[in-house]
Parts: sequence; C-alpha cells; structure tokens
Amino acid sequence: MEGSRPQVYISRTESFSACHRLHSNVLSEEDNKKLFGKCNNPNGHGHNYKVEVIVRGSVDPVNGMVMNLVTLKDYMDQRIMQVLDHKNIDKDVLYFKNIVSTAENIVVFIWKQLEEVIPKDLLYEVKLHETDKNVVYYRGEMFKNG
Ligand SMILES: Nc1nc2c(c(=O)[nH]1)N=C([C@H](O)[C@H](O)COP(=O)(O)OP(=O)(O)OP(=O)(O)O)CN2
Ligand SMILES: [Zn+2]
Repeated sequence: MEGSRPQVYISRTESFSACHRLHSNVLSEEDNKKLFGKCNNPNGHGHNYKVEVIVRGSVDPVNGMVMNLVTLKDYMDQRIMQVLDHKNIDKDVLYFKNIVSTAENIVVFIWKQLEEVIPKDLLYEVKLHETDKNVVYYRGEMFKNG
C-alpha cells in the first residue's frame, strides 16, 4: 500500500542475577510466612533473571532499522543491568522499599525505567523470566480502577 511501511518487532534479551525476599510490610510476620512460604525466608533467595525487551515500529527506509539494537543494548545496560544485576532488590533499589519484589512488580519497574529513555510508541513489551518456568509480561497497560 502506498505510504505504508512494514511494522516489525525487534527484541534483545539480557540476564541478571539478584536476590530478594517476598515480604509485604502491611502484613504480619505470620501472614507473610503463610502467604509466601519459602520465598519469605528472612535471609532471602536468588534468581538468574532473564529480561527480554520488545520494541515495535516501522522500518526506516533509509537505515533499515526499527531502532538500532546497539542503542537498545545501551539503554538496557543503563536502566536494567546497572540497577539490578548482582543487587539485593529489596535493599539496593529504593523503588522496592515498600513494594513487594514479585516478578510482576519487577517487570513494571523495568518498564518504568525504560519508558524514560525509549519513546512510548516504540516500547512494546517487557518479558521477565524469574525462573525457567515462571514468566511475566508487561505492555504498559493499566486497569482503570486499579
Ligand atoms: N505471582 C507470583 N508468585 C510468586 C512469585 C512471583 O514473583 N509472582 N515468586 C515466587 C518466588 O519468588 C519464586 O520465584 C518461585 O519459586 P518456585 O516456584 O520455587 O520456582 P520454580 O518454579 O522455578 O520452582 P520449581 O520448584 O522448579 O517448580 C513465588 N510465587
Ligand atoms: Zn524469588
């Protein structure tokens, strides 16, 4: 079609290691233990997280790219790796002072980190593998009453 360009999705994946403890400051010690079980261990536990960032856009007819993947690599290094790799998520990252460091909350945090550097219409999805079996996704969507 005249004037239209292919819309393509590109992604880059990085891995980071971090530790955390699932613990809610608004629940009692007993309720935390009951709710989070082994993940509430007071000394924490670690994960080798895998994070995939997907960017969607039209292919620039001049440079052939949706976005330079080297630029995406730099953004992921600055906004994800330097902040989370080899960190205690609950203690080293201020955002999690009163927010439980579930994979859901971590993926939203990563989105917020990236939306400060990647234009909203380009950033499409952040996918976080907490373990090989547990994966969460976020696309910047909000529930109206939540
Ligand atoms: N909704 C969520 N539930 C749980 C989260 C989370 O982030 N969101 N996190 C945890 C634990 O931190 C941990 O990630 C899960 O541990 P576990 O189930 O043991 O992980 P595996 O699936 O890899 O373990 P297997 O024993 O191999 O099945 C808990 N819940
Ligand atoms: Zn965990």
